[in-house]
Order: sequence, then C-alpha cells, then structure tokens
Amino acid sequence: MTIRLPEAYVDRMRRLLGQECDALLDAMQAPRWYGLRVNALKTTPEQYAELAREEWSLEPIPWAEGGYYYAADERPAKHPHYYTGLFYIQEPSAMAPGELLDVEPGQRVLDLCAAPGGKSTQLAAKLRGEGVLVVNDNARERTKALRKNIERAGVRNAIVLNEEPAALAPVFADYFDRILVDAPCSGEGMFRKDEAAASQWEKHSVIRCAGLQRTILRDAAAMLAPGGRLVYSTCTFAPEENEAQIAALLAERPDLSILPIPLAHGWRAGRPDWASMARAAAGGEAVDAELPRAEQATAGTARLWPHRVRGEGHYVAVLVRAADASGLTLHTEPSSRTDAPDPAIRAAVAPREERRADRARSRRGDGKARGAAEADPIASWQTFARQALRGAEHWPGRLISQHGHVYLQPAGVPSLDGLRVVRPGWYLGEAGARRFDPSQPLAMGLRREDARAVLKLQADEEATARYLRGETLWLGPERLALDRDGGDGRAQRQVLVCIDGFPAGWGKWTDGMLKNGLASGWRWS
Ligand SMILES: C[S@@+](CC[C@H](N)C(=O)[O-])C[C@H]1O[C@@H](n2cnc3c(N)ncnc32)[C@H](O)[C@@H]1O
Repeated sequence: MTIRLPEAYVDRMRRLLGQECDALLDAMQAPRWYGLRVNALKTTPEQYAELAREEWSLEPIPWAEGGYYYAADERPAKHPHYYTGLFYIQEPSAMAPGELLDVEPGQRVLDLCAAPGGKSTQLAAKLRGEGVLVVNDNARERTKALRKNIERAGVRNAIVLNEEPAALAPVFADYFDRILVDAPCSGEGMFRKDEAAASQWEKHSVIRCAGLQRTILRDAAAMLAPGGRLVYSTCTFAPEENEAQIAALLAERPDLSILPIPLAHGWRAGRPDWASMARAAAGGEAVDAELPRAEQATAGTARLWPHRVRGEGHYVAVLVRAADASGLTLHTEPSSRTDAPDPAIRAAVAPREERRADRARSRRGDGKARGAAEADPIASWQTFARQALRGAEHWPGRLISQHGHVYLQPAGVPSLDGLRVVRPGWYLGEAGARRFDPSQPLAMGLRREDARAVLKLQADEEATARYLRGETLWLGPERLALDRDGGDGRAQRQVLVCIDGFPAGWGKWTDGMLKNGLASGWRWS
C-alpha cells in the first residue's frame, strides 16, 4: 500500500535534504519496524528473552535497554504476558529519549506530555520503584490509557496528573532531577506507522505545534532542578519544532546548555543551518542576539531518520541545567502516614469503575454502614495488608485516603491541592463496611512473593485465557501456594493470581472454585 504524503511536506523535505530526500521518501513506503520493551520492574531482558524464546523472534534494539524488535506477523499484545505487564509495545526510535534521560533510582522525574505512557513506563523501570515519577497529560481522555499503562506495568511510585504545564510550574518549581518533554508535534516521522498522521498533517500544522512547544518547554524548564537534565523529543522533521525550539530556549535560559548526544546506530546530528533557515523564513533577523549562537549548539542534538535507522523518525535534544553549589538534590524522606483526606484527591478524576462503585453504594444506601468502616480506611488497609501480604508495612511512602479509597504516595511530593489529579499515588484498594477490597493496580504492583496466598497459572493453558476473560474457574488446591505463618483462613482465600509467576489480578478461592476478581476494564476482550 502506498502512503500518500502531503505535497507541501515533500517539497520542504526536498529543499532540506536535497538528493538524500529520495532515500527518505523510499523509506516512507517501506515496511515499518516493530518493537517491545521488557519491563525491568517485573523481569530482566535476559529472563524474558528466555521465557519468550518460543514465542517471538526477538532481536535487541541497540539503543534501548531491554528493547527488542519483533516480526510484523507476531502479535505480542495478545499474549497473557502482555496482560501481566512483562513488556510494553513501543516503536523502536521512541525508546531513545527515555534512554537519554539517564534516570537513576531515587530521582524525581517528570514526564510532562506522557499519554499513553510508553516513555513513562520506561522511566518508571529505570527508577526501580525508588523516587518520584510524575506523569502528566493535558488531554483528559488520554490520561485513561496513561493511568492503565502505568498500573499494568506495576509502577508503585507514580502520580498521574491531567494538567497544563503552566499549572504545574509553580507547584514543582526547581523540583525535578529529570524531565522528559515528548512534545505534541506534527508527526512527520510517523507517517508510515500511522496513516492518519499523514492525512492529519495539515491540521497539526507546524506553526501551531511550534507555538505550543515553545510554552510547554518554558514551563518545563521552570521545573528543572539545578544540575538536572531535560530531554526534548518529537517525532517530526520540521526544524521549527526541533532545533529552533531548542535554540529559542537556550537563548532565553543561559543556565541551560546542550549535552551532545553521541552519534551511533545511524543517528545523525541536529541541523543548526535549518534552524537559521527557519528563523529567516519566519521573519528575518534575530530579535535576540543570543539566538544564532544557540542555533549553532543544536549540532549536539540528534535526528533519527527512517532511512538510516531501523525505526521511525525522531528528534532528540538533551539539556542540562547548571548545578548550583549543592548540585543535584536527591530526596529520601522517611515514610509517613496521614488519616486526613488529602486535598489533592478532592480534585481527583476518579476512574470510571471507582466512580460507579461509589454511586452504587450511595444508591444502596449503605453509606451509614460504610461510614463506620471508613472511619479509618487506612487501618482497614493495614489489617488487610497484615493478613494477605508480606512486608507491606515497610513500603516507602505516605498512605492517604479519600472516600474510602486508599493510596500510597511517594515521599517528598508537594501538595497537589487545586491540581487535576488522576492518581495521587499507587491505588491500593477500597475500604468497605466489612472488608478491604484490594485493587487491580495493587495486584499488578506486587511480586508473587509479596502475597501470602497465590494461585498459579501458566500462560499456555486454557484456564489462563478463561481467567483473563473474567470467567469463574474450578482448580484444585495443588494450584495454591499458601503461607501458613500468618493471616486467618479468610485472608488466605483472597488469592493473587499469577501467570508464569507474574501477578495478573485477584480471585477468591473456596473449595476448588476461583471467583474471578479481575477488574472489568482489565479483561481480555
Ligand atoms: C507525542 S505524544 C506523547 C507520547 C508519550 N510520551 C508516549 O511515549 O507514550 C504528545 C502528548 O502531549 C499531549 N499534550 C498536548 N498538549 C499538551 C500540553 N499543553 N501539556 C501537556 N501535554 C500535552 C498530548 O495529549 C499527547 O498525549
């Protein structure tokens, strides 16, 4: 199938690339590349490659830790391992920005334009559950997929927000050690992956995107701590959205500088000359005397061209902020708890199934009975955790509750009061009148050994497909692994269902019957 490329785009690429443009246009009609990234929060690339040896033809992507190419006719997103969050399907070039951000455990990290969360899950894996990950997207609808991807990946230390960067900047001023701005863009690098990108190109005009990127980048820079690192990326070729953006920011912020990206794997240098051309075309002389010098510095940024790498088109720039006397600030605040509702959650955009459960309860009129339990939802969680889990009392962070829902928020987060909060932390579950209902995100964030009662399934058996479809199962006690040291019989019947050793959800097992606890939005459809 031939992809119809917009004429104005082809003309511009011819002007910029000259003879090389033919190679680009040919590549645009060639098959695209497929990639998945193994989730280091759950397994190692080596372990997964071994587990999946029979399933996929995995070949390492040279620039991404745990990144693999797979073949076009393979369908990893249909496999039970996908449902257990063992990997994320991610376009190979899109793995580059997350690698270049150089995230280390314990840091404060922001993914500012995060939905649907491909790069967020990559950054989360690099944090190894330590530190703070704030993921944000201003499109409310898109934060649903973002939240779910974060939760499926088993991320315990993330906060999901739905805000404009300008609203975040005063709350998180100078706060983050690492910031990723994977900006909304005109998408020229994705034309062969996503046909709609080519047909919508006019709509996402370069000029409109450039204006948006300018304000997003300014706000992002205001949140970067001294000594911190900011990665800017797009999946487009237009210089106005790439080198010109970086040059404008550098001219405005002398405390920022470019960290040159080593050119390997076919990556090419950024094009300062194109930034100057774009400026000249837009209005002639530099308003800011710093601008031409800043443009020259963009030679240290990188372009990934589809005719030179095994991936789609991307642009990446790495910026560092000059360190002050104290340099990078890493925060390791002690865990604490609070029973008071966090004002942050008042503004929460609760997921649909939770809102539905709240409404159903108030219709049933069990608010009164529930009120008694809700007097201390955190105590209710703690009772559950003692009975059903191992070591939960040592998890770092701050327990917070709202309307009976309990969350674990990473330590050291400023008040989120007034912000649109999708998740104020790891969602643990809901305290009801008689018991605590553990959540699906809790199951996904556990390791098998965290649970006192586990039910074991294998990816290739029929029972697994039936569990993922939400059906009731009949399985003998030989499938259970129970910890007899603690908890009463009741807690032991609440089982963590694991597929090939990796949590997939909850269930209630009684005398050979497993009542399926897989949340509705998490089933195999
Ligand atoms: C290129 S996509 C991000 C892809 C994502 N980083 C990933 O790897 O899955 C750009 C995102 O920016 C979001 N966006 C657009 N304008 C924004 C703004 N002003 N503030 C924050 N996010 C914005 C869009 O909704 C979109 O989800």
